[in-house]
Amino acid sequence: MLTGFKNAVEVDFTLEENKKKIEEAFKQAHAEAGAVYPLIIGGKKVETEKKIASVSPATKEVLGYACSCSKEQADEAIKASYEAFKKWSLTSVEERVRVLRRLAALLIENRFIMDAWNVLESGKNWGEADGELCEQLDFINSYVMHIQNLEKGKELVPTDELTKCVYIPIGVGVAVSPWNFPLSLFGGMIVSAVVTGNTICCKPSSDAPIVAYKFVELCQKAGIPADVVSYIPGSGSEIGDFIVEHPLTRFVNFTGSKAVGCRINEHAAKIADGQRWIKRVVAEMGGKNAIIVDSTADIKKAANGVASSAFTFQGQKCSACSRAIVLADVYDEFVDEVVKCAAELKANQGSGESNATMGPVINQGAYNSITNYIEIGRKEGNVVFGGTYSDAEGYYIDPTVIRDIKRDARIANEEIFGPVLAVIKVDSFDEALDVANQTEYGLTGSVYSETRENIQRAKVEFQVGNLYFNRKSTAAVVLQHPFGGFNMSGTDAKTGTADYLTNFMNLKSITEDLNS
Ligand SMILES: NC(=O)c1ccc[n+]([C@@H]2O[C@H](COP(=O)([O-])OP(=O)(O)OC[C@H]3O[C@@H](n4cnc5c(N)ncnc54)[C@H](O)[C@@H]3O)[C@@H](O)[C@H]2O)c1
Ligand SMILES: N[C@@H](CCC=O)C(=O)O
Repeated sequence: MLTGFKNAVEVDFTLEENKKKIEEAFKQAHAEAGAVYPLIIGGKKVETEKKIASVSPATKEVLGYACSCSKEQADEAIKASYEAFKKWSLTSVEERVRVLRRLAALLIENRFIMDAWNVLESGKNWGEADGELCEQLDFINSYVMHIQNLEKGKELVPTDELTKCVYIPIGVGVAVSPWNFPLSLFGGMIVSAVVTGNTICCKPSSDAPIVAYKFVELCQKAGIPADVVSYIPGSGSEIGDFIVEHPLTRFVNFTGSKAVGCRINEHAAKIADGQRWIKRVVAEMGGKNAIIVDSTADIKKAANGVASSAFTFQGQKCSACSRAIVLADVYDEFVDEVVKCAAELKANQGSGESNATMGPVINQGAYNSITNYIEIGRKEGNVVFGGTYSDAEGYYIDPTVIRDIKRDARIANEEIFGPVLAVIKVDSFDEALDVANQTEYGLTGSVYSETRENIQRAKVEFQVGNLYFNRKSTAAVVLQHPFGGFNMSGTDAKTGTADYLTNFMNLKSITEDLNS
């Protein structure tokens, strides 16, 4: 039963008072520019010589410096979490719920400054940042609700023995998060661990360590004991394998690319000396998401949905559409419409801080990779919009539409993670489904159609974790559209659900013979 749960509501930034509040928050964040954010190891703040510069993708200015965790410090953090687990795992669900409710309240109190840091670090606009904050509130509130149900344990068949089957915490988790949802993906990993009675060492992405630090600070203020959540930013290549392979690590919660997710899965499977369990791995990875547009679709609506899915937040959502698969008889009309939508978005391009609809991509590496894909796409098809870019001030790439892409083209199969749309022509709905399912991924997908039969077929045959009809493929809402992918998109651990929490718990079956 989901009674008592309500999704959080986004701030209305058209209201002058809210606009003023976020502008004030930007001033506050800029006044902190250049600050150093220490590691937090077992509750202790630790400054390091080596630093990670958090750089604004919009302006290339340094926003601040996170300390960079070494292997020795990571070892200390995992050992401290192991000690903290002995106490936190015995804490009542009631107490865990109490501090997490307090955390939700603090997040609301600090919403504008958290939004501002998110905008500055990730390059998203105000609405996208506040939408993410709402998702984080929803994660907290949903996990709090689920744990109170899970606490009751499994319902069993009555016998003359005294029986129960209860969920118990499992140990120290390692959280490895990406930069694109630096609050809700990072924070969701923390909250799911804490609510289930586990402790967690979290390694945020080096591209957005400040939002993560601010969230850990709120966790402490809320009353989560300081040694329950350790904050250990660091380079994946330096400490990634180490924290995954550590014998005291009990589970790894990862979100990021396929390459890193697969590597983590492999390394977590090795049994280290002294390790006493099989590690659990939750890995949510990339996508090459498709939207099918059939001949009966409302083409204007489809073009709007595709453009929004492909270009908002610069195509840097794992759920973003990067393939439009369009039936031949509406292909030209669709391309014309999607180009109009792209032109409107381009006209409103600028920094996240200015609240432009489209902003910069995250860093030089992403810029180089995306623009390289644009050049590949130029050879594989015809660029009908965009294809232009500049990294003179920040990392700006125009929304790019490439038509006449064949199904085996590189840009039809590889994740680009940028504002580039490949438009593929097909002759039948059969072929559309076949092309949609041809990649190794299976995260999100959508179909625009007014034909019942096609909709019904796609419900069965389109193999993705999140399937939508006549709407965009992005913006899943907690407990309305449980989120997670199939195949190389991940382990399909649907965030926000009670099932998700059971990844981080054991079920203990306890039986007492009353006749002895
Ligand atoms: N499925 C989802 O829910 C979801 C959500 C958001 C992003 N993503 C995916 O994330 C990717 C973009 O994010 P990114 O660029 O931050 O991804 P990434 O895989 O490059 O990095 C993710 C995290 O892994 C760390 N890391 C790197 N090497 C490591 C190693 N050997 N061991 C342990 N950790 C290591 C990084 O430092 C970072 O914190 C895209 O592929 C996107 O589709 C997926
Ligand atoms: N859950 C988000 C995507 C998260 C990944 O980047 C969506 O549904 O758009």
